[in-house]
Amino acid sequence: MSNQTMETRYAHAPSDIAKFTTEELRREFAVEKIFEEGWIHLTYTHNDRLIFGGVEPTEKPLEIILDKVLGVEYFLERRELGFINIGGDGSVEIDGVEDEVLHRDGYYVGKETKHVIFKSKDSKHPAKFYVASAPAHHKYPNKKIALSNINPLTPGDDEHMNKRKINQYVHPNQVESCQLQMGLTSLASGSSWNTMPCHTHERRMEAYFYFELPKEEAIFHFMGKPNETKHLILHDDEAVINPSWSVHFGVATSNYSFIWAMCGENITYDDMDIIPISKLK
Ligand SMILES: O=C(O)C(=O)C[C@H](O)C(=O)CO
Ligand SMILES: [Zn+2]
Repeated sequence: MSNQTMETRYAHAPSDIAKFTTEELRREFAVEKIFEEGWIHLTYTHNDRLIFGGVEPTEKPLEIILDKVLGVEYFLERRELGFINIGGDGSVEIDGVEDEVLHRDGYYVGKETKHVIFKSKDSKHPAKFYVASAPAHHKYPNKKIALSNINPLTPGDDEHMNKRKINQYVHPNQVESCQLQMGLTSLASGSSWNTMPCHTHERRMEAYFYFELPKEEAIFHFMGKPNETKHLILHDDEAVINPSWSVHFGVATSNYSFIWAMCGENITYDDMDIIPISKLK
């Protein structure tokens, strides 16, 4: 059995969070523990049943074991999985077939895959696999997604401090998936606003995982209905759950990167309701 934890987070209505204290808001939406050497840390949100977290193998390979808790025989019996390696070079063994997963490589693993075993090449500089899994009803082929094959979106500019590259990994440009979408956005030096102008997408929930933020810096992540926003202060290697009705955007005291993963009704990345900045409260 792997060293593995999984925490459950339940779903909320906008009115539920109106009077939440900072502590209550963090308990429900912030996820502080993602990566730890030799461990798998997962969060199961009841928002569209996304499971996300970090897998950081050192000497011993790690495999996500989830069966009874999902009411199935094995983790991907009725699910699909995406992951991106943000650590040292590693590899993955998928039903007995091994493939290199270098720094910044991503992967899509389809439904009905029985074993996905994560490995690091150098235990002193472990691979860090950020994983996201959504319920799936069709088996699509497994595929490695190299960063070099992605043509990033490049929104924003220096004047608005929101210049960034959006790399779409699990996206119809790269792979077929049932409902999972996943990508990695990096802010340019001197830029710190992500996802601005911001949006909601009532059709999909989304989790953000912030990383490559210097340890002493902080990110101010905003959530809530556009006219009733609240913020959570996050640090490097921390994540946040954004319900479908919630905006999700942030600004930090430095530039940084984040991985977004979403699932719901469709796999149309652009299906967003953009909120004019003047309407935010
Ligand atoms: O910086 C951005 O803009 C993003 O990366 C936005 C996310 O991809 C997103 O929220 C997609 O719905
Ligand atoms: Zn979004």
